[in-house]
Amino acid sequence: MDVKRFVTFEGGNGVGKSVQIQKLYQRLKQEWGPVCLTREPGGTDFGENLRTLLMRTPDFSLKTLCSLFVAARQYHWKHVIAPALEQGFWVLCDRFIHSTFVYQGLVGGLSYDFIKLLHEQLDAYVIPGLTFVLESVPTESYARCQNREITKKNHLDQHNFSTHCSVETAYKNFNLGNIVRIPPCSLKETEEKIWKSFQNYVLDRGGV
Ligand SMILES: Nc1ncnc2c1ncn2[C@@H]1O[C@H](COP(=O)(O)OP(=O)(O)OP(=O)(O)O)[C@@H](O)[C@H]1O
Ligand SMILES: Cc1cn([C@H]2C[C@H](O)[C@@H](COP(=O)(O)O)O2)c(=O)[nH]c1=O
Repeated sequence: MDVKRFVTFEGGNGVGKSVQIQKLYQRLKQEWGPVCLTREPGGTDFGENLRTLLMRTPDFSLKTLCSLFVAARQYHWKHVIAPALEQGFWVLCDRFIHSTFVYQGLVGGLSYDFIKLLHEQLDAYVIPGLTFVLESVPTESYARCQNREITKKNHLDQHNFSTHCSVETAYKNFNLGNIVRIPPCSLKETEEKIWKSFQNYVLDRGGV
């Protein structure tokens, strides 16, 4: 499967992924044709139900949690992402495989090999064509998470500041696939940097 049109957004909590993926979605739709916007956990009934479940159930073991994310990813890939790519859509996904390596791996403590093997065994080892990693000033992104409406908070997002910083550091150090790192800046500057990098990516690949 050709993953050149598969683009993911990654980064810690409150760094601006959801805002920026929407911006790219709008521009892409206008200038580059059909786009599918999706997210993890989510993107399918299974994934959205998993998100709801995770909001309520804090006591899964780390390996169970990891397995749930990977199982939902396989389903998401098979039923949403791969079919969309086959039909020539661009697919923009808010979080994907990097999130598992960072949250359950580098921060949670599961090994790289365990997570990779689990993905391989469940037919979910897919590396996107392009991954934007949004970086942040941790005090600022943490404050944004704290200020969120309670209804938008989930159990997984209830990190203390130290864990929030560990996620940020893990994203800085983790390399997998074709990553473009976006340093902390204003919402508008971030949007422009992403758009420029995206256009370069397309040009470098002959229009994709
Ligand atoms: N660079 C920025 N400067 C100022 N405000 C920002 C910036 N990035 C994001 N925000 C604001 O922070 C809030 C959180 O952004 P957003 O929901 O996009 O983050 P996220 O990375 O998707 O978070 P999460 O992964 O926790 O859902 C939004 O209100 C957004 O407008
Ligand atoms: C896919 C995935 C997600 N997570 C965590 C990361 C976040 O804390 C939540 C998702 O919330 P968001 O508001 O959509 O950012 O889930 C994870 O730990 N592992 C994963 O694979």
